[in-house]
Formats: sequence, structure tokens, C-alpha cells
Amino acid sequence: MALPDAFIAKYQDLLKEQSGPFFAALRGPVDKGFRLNPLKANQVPVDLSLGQPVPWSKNGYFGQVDGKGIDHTTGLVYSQEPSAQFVAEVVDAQPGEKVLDLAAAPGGKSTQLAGQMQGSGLLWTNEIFFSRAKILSENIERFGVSNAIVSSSDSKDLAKALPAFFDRVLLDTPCSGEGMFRKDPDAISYWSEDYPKECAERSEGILSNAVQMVKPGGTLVYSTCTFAPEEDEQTIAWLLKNYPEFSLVDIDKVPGSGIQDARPDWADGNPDLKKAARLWPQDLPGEGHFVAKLVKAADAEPVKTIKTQKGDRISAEEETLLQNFLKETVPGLDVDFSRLVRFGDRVFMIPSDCPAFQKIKILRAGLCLGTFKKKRFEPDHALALAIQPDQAAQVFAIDDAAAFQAYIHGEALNTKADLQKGFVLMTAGGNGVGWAKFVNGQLKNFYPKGLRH
Ligand SMILES: C[S@@+](CC[C@H](N)C(=O)[O-])C[C@H]1O[C@@H](n2cnc3c(N)ncnc32)[C@H](O)[C@@H]1O
Repeated sequence: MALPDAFIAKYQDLLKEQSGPFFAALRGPVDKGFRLNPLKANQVPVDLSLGQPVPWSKNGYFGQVDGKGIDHTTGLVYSQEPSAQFVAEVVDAQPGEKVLDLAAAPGGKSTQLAGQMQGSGLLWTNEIFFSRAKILSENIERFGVSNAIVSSSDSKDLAKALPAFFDRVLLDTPCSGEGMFRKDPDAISYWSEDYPKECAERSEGILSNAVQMVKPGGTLVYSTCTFAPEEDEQTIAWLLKNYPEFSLVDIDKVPGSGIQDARPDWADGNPDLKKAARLWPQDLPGEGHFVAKLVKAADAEPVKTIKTQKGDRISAEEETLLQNFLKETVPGLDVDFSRLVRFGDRVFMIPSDCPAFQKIKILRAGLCLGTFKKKRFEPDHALALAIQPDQAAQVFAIDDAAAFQAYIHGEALNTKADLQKGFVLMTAGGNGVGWAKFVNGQLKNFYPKGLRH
């Protein structure tokens, strides 16, 4: 891989004797990793080994995910390079909190935050570009996340709608991506000497919206996958100067892991900048990251009341249909009827304390239970991935590779299993993969057409 001359000169100057090992690491092999999904019932992968844990990531392992395999399809694993897994560990979202991931696609950090929150509280996950927000939404679904709002909005509009609302805000900012150089050689072609400065200006703009959404006493985490001081220490120095209600807090750098302090001398010399973390590819197996954690003063501003989301009402007849469906199909699911919101024919259980959506473009609002059809209710694919198999009335375990391939290809399966007419949760490797409808000895395939392969 040919690194740009200006890049080499810059890091020779910054890193001195460490620049040699740094360039060697950038030219070396890519480190692959994945995270296990704590939201899934069965924690034992079918086609991956848990032999090599990532030291700084609670559910992280080294290894390469097969994007078409059982573990990926059921959402038991999320493929994510190891150093990126540190960011959500620093956020440390708690069940019951309100958490925002502001630049979230494709969803690596959001799915990790969702695992920490255990389905409780509100995870608002946003991506400005709609096509990328759709991928984010699919990943949230596959991971079985039931308490996420997925939106596609500019940070300026979100800040207007949700001032001082969140306990934790993560900005994993769009950056110059120097940490992606060996994984994605295209990242080199975008790079120029001025690019980090341009990206830093964009990040300052997004940060000025992000800070407004942190509630007093709340936490802001800022991260990049670049090494450029302009986008890392210098951006945090800018933030501290312009928003004095924020201060840096220590990050546990996991002794022995290779995670380093950030470099005050690469910004304005403020010794507090040391508290931020740098993950360098010459020090640990990973592509590289920068992470800073800040808190907003508890007396920064008065807390505002934000209206909660109200939905279209479900008629008495529809409520009976839904109640019957739940009893027959997912008797173990605890449904809070006060949180049900109807969008068109689809019914969602929105997260608790969900703010009004106002003019924000929403792609997913909590857990989609299913759709009203004429005189019946049909379960949503999201429900199959969010429930545990023991919550379903009927389960059919797909127990061999050929049957799994046939199912995700969209084929019906014949079976002599003792099943009642109706919806059946299909499982693979002990976790839900989709729905089928049992009729006359055949499992009719309900795996979504757009996901079949
Ligand atoms: C580093 S990536 C996020 C990766 C994600 N957190 C993950 O772990 O999967 C940054 C994201 O910011 C988005 N983005 C680009 N310009 C933006 C802007 N002006 N405001 C907010 N987000 C932006 C990009 O489309 C990209 O998806």
C-alpha cells in the first residue's frame, strides 16, 4: 500500500521513532473482529470461535464473520474491527437511560450500546444519509433491538427537537478515516494534506449541535477513526474553549492493552487532554481510534419538558385481534399497551418516555409487532429477531445447513412436526431467524423477500 508522501512526512514529524512501527502496522494485515450480542438467548455461535477475546471489549472477539452464516443472520454477532469496539465501552450506556448515537450508520456502536441497555430506556440512533440510515435500521432489526428510534436527520434539526434531553450522546464523527487506510485503500484516495482540517470543521459544526442535546450532568463521547491531531486533540481543545460547561473525564485505558493517553502537546497543551484515549495500530491489534469523554456541568441549564409521542388509536376490534395474536403466537411477550403506536397498518411498541417525533424523519420506532391485515394480524420480521424462543408459542428449530439455506432462500419446508395451524418462530443455532406459517404439514416461508439470498 502506497501512503501519500505528505502523510509520511507529517507522522514522521509527530511520532518520531514510533513512525516506523506505525507505517509498518498500516502496511500489515487487517485485524478482524466481532461482538457477541448479549440480547440473544443462545450465546454459543455456530460458525465462530470465542477463543480470542478483545481485551478492551466486553463481548468482543477476534475472528472473521461470514455475512451469510447463521451467526450473522440471526443477529448473534456483529462484525466490527477491534479498536472500534472501545468507543461504546467508553460510552457505557445503562439500562433505563436516554442515549443518542448521532452519526450511527451502519450501526456498530449503536448495536453495542443496545446490548448495554438490555432493552430498557431509549436508544435514539441517527444517520444523516437516508440510504445509510436504511442499513442502520436493518442492523438494528437483525440485532433484535426493541428500544431504538432510528432517524435520518441533520444534527441541527435533532438539536432543535431534543434540547438537553439525553443522558449520553455519542458522536462517532465523519472523519478523514486514516485508521481505515489498510482496510479500505479508497480512504487513501480521499486524503490530502488539507482534508483533516476540512473534516475537523465539519465535526465542530456537528459537535455544536451535539452539545445542546446533552442534559445537565450528562455525558458526551466524541470519537474518530483517524490519527490527525486536527480532528482529535485539537477538536476537543476547541470544544473545551467554546463550551466551558463541558470537562474531560478519565477513561479506563485497560492496563496492558496498549491503549494510550492522548497528546496535549499536539493541541494547546491543556494537560486534561491526556484523559482522552488513542488506539494506535502499532500498539494493539486494531485499525486505530481516538476517544474523548466529557461531562456537562449539572447546573448548565434548566431541564426542559419535551412532549411524548402519541400515536393513532387502535380500535376495540383491532385490539381484540392483537390480543388474540399475542396469546396464540407470542404468549411470553410482555406488551405495554400504553406504548403501542400505529403507523398506517403497522403497530409499534415505542420505547418508554419516547419524545414526540415532530418533523424528524423516522425509519423505526421501537419494536414493530406486526401489521393489521383483513381480520388478522401478521407478525413483523423484527419481532422474530427481538423475542427469545421461549416467548413464542410454537418454535421450529432448523437443524441443518441445507434447511437453513432453503429457509433464507424463501422456500417452504415440509415437516411432520407436531404443530398447530398458525405462526411458528423459526430458529437457527438457538436464536430466532424469522417466521413461518404452519398449514397442512407445510411451513410457509415468511422470511422477508428483501433479505432472501
Ligand atoms: C464514522 S461513521 C459512523 C460509524 C458508526 N458509528 C458505526 O460504528 O457503525 C460517521 C457517519 O457520519 C455520517 N455523516 C456524514 N456527514 C455527516 C454530517 N454532516 N452530520 C452527521 N453525520 C454525518 C456518515 O454518513 C457516517 O455514516
